[in-house]
Amino acid sequence: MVIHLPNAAVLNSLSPKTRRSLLVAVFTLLLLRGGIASIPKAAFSKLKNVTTRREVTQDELAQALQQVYVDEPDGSKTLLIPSKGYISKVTISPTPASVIEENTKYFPLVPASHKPNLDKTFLRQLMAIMRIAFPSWRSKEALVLVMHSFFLVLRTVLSVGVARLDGRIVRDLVSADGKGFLKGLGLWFLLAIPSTYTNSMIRHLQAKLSLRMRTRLTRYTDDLYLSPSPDLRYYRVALEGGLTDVDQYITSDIASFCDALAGIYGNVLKPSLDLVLFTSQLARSLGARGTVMLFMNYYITARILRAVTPAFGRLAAVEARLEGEYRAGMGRVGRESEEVAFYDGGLRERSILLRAYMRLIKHINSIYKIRIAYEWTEDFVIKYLWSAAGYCLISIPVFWTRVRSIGVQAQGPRPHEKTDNEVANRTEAYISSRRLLLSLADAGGRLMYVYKDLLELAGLTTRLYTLLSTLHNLPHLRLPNDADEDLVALHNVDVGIPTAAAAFVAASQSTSSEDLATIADAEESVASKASTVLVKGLSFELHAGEHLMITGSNGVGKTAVARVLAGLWAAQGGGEVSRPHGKKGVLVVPQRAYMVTGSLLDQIIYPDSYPDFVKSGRTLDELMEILTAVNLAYLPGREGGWTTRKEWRDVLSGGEKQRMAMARVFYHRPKFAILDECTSAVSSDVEGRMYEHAKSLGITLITISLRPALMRYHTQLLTIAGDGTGRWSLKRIGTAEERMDLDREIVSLENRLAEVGKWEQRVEELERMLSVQEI
Ligand SMILES: Nc1ncnc2c1ncn2[C@@H]1O[C@H](COP(=O)(O)OP(=O)(O)OP(=O)(O)O)[C@@H](O)[C@H]1O
Repeated sequence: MVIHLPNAAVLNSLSPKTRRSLLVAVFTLLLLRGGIASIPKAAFSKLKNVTTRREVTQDELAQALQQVYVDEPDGSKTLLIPSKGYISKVTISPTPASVIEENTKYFPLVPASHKPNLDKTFLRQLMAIMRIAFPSWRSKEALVLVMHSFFLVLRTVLSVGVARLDGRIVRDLVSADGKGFLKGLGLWFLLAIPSTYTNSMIRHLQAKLSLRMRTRLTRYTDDLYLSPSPDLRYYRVALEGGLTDVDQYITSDIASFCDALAGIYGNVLKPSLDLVLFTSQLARSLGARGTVMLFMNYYITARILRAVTPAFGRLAAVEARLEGEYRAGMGRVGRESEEVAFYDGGLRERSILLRAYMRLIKHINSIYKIRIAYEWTEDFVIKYLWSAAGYCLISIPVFWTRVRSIGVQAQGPRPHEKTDNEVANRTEAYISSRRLLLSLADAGGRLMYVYKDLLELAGLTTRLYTLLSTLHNLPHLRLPNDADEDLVALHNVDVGIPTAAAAFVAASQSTSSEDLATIADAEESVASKASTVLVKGLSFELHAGEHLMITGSNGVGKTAVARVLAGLWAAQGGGEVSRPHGKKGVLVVPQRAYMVTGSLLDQIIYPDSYPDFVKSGRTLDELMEILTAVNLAYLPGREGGWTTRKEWRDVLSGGEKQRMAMARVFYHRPKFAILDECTSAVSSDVEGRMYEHAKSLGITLITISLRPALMRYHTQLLTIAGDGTGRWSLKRIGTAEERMDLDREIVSLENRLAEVGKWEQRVEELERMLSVQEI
């Protein structure tokens, strides 16, 4: 593209102001052409942390899918993200625990009764969230913000230039100055290029800013939410923090918050700049009287609109909550579709979901209705009242004062223009002022909208703050004592269902932020309220090589004992729990088999990842041996290899999933394995072989089961009474010899039972023979 600049003579004939506008336009155009405009692009490719972008082969893609990430020596991880034939590498460093600890003081709990509004609490909450979303002025977000601000200022400057040029073109038209008119038109096109580019850059940078803040907040929230033992916030947030539908908060509310915040910045800065600049420009032509009237106009408008603005913040928060409930309902049906289908419960589920949807829609509809009145008032005030006021203001210099000079001025009246000069100047003043006033009305309108946007932002801020403050304030769980690696012991432990932490009870009871000093009272009330104790004063010591079976009727607290042993529930009653730590210490296999997203290989090594598997030096042959031990050796062949990725939850049968869970135990080989009814769907011969195999690997078993047939694999029996008293008893299941005798008796009984079919067949034959004789 070739840019023809006006020659020096033409430039000299222009007023200094026109020359300045022209210079801005030309400079911006040069930026566009000269590569400085490519700064954003260069900066963003850096922001993406993309270190490798070359086309890769199918094998490499499959490898990246399997590998997921690479561990870096400094503790960070480089994620491998395959997309459109490329692999992007994104380095992520986990948020250090000290930073989370440090941030806790910025996230005190808010009372449950708090209603979002534009007040001190909103500012405090926003500042706390901004510490995470926008950590410092040296961050990459700051660079995006600076560029965004630059383009916002540039757009305002260009708007003033456009208004003046508009006036000048009409002046030249009225005074029939053809040469001036053509020159004006040329400048008009020149200004159009940076103006339009500026607009698209503003939109682009706003979206970018929102995305960057979203990434920061999502990463931080994920680190906080998916915290490893002993915090386990993802597990405890509902029961102890009272917060449900966390997925809605993390996936949707964070995005809405960032969009709203990035939008507000542009919506506040641009109209505020416009307002200041346009007002100062207009004040020059309106004089003192006009300027005072202009400010009175602003004041009255703000008062009217404030009076008619509904509580948009609270409405937005309720909308997000209802969205979350509806989404959770949908997710539940998707997750449990088979169970629903067996009961043919589609209609019932539909009515439940429809109810949730109708509640949401009713709420959104009511917001729309409220908005009609608000937007009607706003439009009336901003468009019509302001325009009428504008006409009156413009008339001031025309009717009552001498003609003032605004807009693009020529050096002086030219001889042939003398007669038309006054009319032309007045037209120019009118057109420039009118355009400025229209822009002013637009800026004012946007600022008024900002009030509504701010209220909505307050609602979203409260939602996000509630999530972050709940996660930050979950009290630390006390880890069980790290015992000698061959011992699991409980000393005088009460096993009870956890209750909400004292801080949350205080927040739910108090009515204002200051009132939160009642935490001490809440602690007392929590302590005085007897929590449901399922098992009282439980004590036992289990050394490696002994095997414990826990039994008792349904709901007595057998799994609860496993939760305490695993560190999911705190030991109550001042008792002590000791156990070896880590996956190699105690591994729990829960009642419902869990299948992770990923390949067949990932199912066996869970919770380890593929890089952990590679690092451990274990081989696929070993995995095959493990699958053989659980009678699943056919799986890699049937499913198309180790790297096949499927929805394993649906693909594997109930029994196969339970056997896969046992394969995990054999892979990790912990010192102790707690098996919570995890072989209930496995045939008894395979179950027996799996138990024997576990023992041969040196794994000590703690089995929770109601089936006496499993007793033969254990040396101790813990029975929970289940009469509401929390009583329990611990017995030895005979000596090794006694157990051998029992085993032998069981085997002989089973053999005899196996012959029952044959005997029944013989009875049938005999009966048939008898009936033949009767005829
Ligand atoms: N998150 C929870 N919130 C409230 N109550 C709970 C929670 N988890 C368990 N309980 C209650 O604790 C009691 C013991 O539960 P647990 O799962 O330990 O029973 P169980 O003995 O393992 O039963 P089953 O043999 O049926 O598996 C039950 O009455 C259950 O309702």
